[in-house]
Amino acid sequence: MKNLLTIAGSDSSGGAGIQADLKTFSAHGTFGMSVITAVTAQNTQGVFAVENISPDVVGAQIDAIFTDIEVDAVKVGMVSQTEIIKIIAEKLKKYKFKKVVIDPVMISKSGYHLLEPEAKKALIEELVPLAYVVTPNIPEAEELTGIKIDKFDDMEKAAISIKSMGAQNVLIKGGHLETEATDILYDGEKFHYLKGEKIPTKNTHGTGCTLSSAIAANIGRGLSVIDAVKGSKEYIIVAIENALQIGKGVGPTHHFYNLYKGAGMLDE
Ligand SMILES: Nc1ncnc2c1ncn2[C@@H]1O[C@H](COP(=O)(O)OP(=O)(O)O)[C@@H](O)[C@H]1O
Ligand SMILES: Cc1ncc(COP(=O)(O)O)c(N)n1
Repeated sequence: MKNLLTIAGSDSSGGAGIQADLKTFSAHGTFGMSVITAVTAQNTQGVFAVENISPDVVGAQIDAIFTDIEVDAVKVGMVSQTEIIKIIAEKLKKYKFKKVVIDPVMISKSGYHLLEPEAKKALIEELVPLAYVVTPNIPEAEELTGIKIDKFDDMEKAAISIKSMGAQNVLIKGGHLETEATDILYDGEKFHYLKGEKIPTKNTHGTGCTLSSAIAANIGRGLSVIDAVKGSKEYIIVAIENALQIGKGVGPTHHFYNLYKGAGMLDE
């Protein structure tokens, strides 16, 4: 059994954040653990309140896990504040942990600032350099780099810029493109295009969380970055195709163990 850790915010509606991550870990046949950075009051229509967990308690949760249990990969999601970012970076360095997937969550699909604007600097300086893989969507890549993204060429430029911040691999997600959902992985040498058709649905709550957790699970299971990302792309397509029409707004991705045939998981 591989042990996966998510460091992220709780989404009361279960579609994104910690809840999406744990479901994804289970669907990949791994054991999921969580360090909660914030509790959000959220549903398919919006985010209504956020209570950040104190940096001390975030740090204590990380210590509780790393002093007791072997961790195979970590995913970091919503981290609102500079002090929370700093303690996470400090602990990952303390435990010399390298297999870290960072999803630089900034603004929810409903428009709420999950990352406080003044914490962007800490995200760039403290967390991005620790990323084995960093997974910005297009607005996040624009925010991180200052590059306006209209076409693949711009996604490539942003990937180079984010790589220069210290991340080892950069995946720019194309879910916000108009006509297709093609993601680009940059490993410092090559651009790998992960082509995807745009599934006609409004129910995409939690897609980014799901994808980054799937990548972490696959890396924890020992896959190379490119195989981890390819398997996760297959997973997210199935999760979006089966997204649930629950609530009055943007419904969540759905997680199926038995539908997922990516990356040889079911052969084990
Ligand atoms: N409508 C869609 N059809 C197919 N794939 C999608 C769709 N929306 C998002 N994706 C995919 O879901 C993953 C998450 O991307 P994205 O939605 O851009 O992230 P975020 O949730 O961080 O905004 C990417 O692999 C992206 O290509
Ligand atoms: C607690 C939490 N974390 C992350 C997201 C981003 O969600 P998405 O994956 O849809 O961009 C969210 N809405 N809530």
